[in-house]
Amino acid sequence: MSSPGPPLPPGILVDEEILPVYNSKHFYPAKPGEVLADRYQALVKVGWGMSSTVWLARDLKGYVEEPESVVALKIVNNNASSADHEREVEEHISTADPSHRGRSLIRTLLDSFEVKCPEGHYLCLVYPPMRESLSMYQRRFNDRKMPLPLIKTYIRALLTGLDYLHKICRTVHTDIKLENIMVSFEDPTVLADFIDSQLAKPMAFKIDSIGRPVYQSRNDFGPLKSLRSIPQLVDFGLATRLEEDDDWGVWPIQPDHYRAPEVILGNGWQMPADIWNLGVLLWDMIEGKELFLHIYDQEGRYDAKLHIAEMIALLGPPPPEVIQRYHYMQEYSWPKPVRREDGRICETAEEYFCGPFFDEKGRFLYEDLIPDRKIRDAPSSLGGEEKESFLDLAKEMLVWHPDARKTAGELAGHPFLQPTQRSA
Ligand SMILES: Nc1ncnc2c1ncn2[C@@H]1O[C@H](COP(=O)(O)OP(=O)(O)OP(=O)(O)O)[C@@H](O)[C@H]1O
Repeated sequence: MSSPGPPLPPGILVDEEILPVYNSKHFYPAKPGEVLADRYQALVKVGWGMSSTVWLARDLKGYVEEPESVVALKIVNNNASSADHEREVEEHISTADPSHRGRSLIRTLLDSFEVKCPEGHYLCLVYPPMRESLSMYQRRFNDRKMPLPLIKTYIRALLTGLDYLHKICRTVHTDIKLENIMVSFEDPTVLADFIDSQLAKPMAFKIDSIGRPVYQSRNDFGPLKSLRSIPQLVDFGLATRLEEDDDWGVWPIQPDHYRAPEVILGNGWQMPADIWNLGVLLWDMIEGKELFLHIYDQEGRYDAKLHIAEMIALLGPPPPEVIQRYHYMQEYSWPKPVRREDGRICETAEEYFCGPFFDEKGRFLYEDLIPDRKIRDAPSSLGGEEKESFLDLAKEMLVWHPDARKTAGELAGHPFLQPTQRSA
């Protein structure tokens, strides 16, 4: 390994140090050059999250006979409770039916092991290295707009992956967002060149107040050489397995913006919640902006009644069966209470999302909050037949009643997503 990079002044916050709740001891103090599990040599830190740092590492096994192989190591914090769950779900996904077309569109682990240091045990999840998240990838295009044929290919791929996840693995992702879709390297030279350049110019780092080194991550793999990257759905830390048809999730899931109505109303959710989620994400992918515009109050807090009001504006009111189920479930208490971000402990969806939302006659209680918006006006970058076909797809995903949403497998065959035939 080359010599260490420039030390940073202790006063500067580096990467994970900016987290609102941060404890240095929870993060493993990895260093470039260090060999973990007698097999993986850490090279460059490429990312960090609430509960991990991610490093590119050289896989030393078979190094002598085979070309160099590089992996991504997610070194999970010693206090992260979801890591074992993430590993279990991903092991299930890897093995459920490896011959299914959708299997390769879901990123799962290659290996896992534990490292120890005086502060505790840290689980390491080993993955194939990926170029970047879809949110970073989009920024490589003007106005964050990827070419439409490419977006269609990506949506079709994600639906094929979801078809596998839902039908074969009986698993709901529950957290589909641009950051949880990663794209592969379009060409192996991109990764090889990156590693060479990083080794020539080592990462800056600091030693924090407890003596732990904190390295500054680098994850810009440079301009695209081609559009041959493939998307994969990642991060199964919050995924839920629902083995039987009558297994339901009841607790709050999904990022605010992508939350399905049955989650807010406490009606119980299954795989169709992911379909709603992806339906909302179509706007981020095609328009480069979000579908729902008015879901936060003046203090910037998520407000579920504003969210439902906007759903009503875009889709019309919910059908009677959805409201009946809402009334039926209104008093249902969760098996375990759930803590909201503001610290309040809640026992029902109604408490968590600050209902009620509908009266006994099924009327929405906040009609004055319904904005003047229609779904037809929302996709501003498409016109003519393309727009009609897109809206037709979106309307098969953004449906109030989860049972009336099409499945991922059905949606993958939608005409909007098919490659356009060029006449000879
Ligand atoms: N396989 C990979 N190849 C390259 N980079 C990766 C890979 N996996 C993750 N990363 C990078 O590391 C970052 C953190 O990873 P990840 O989101 O899995 O961590 P996390 O601790 O679960 O984050 P959070 O809990 O905040 O969502 C990602 O944003 C990405 O930039």
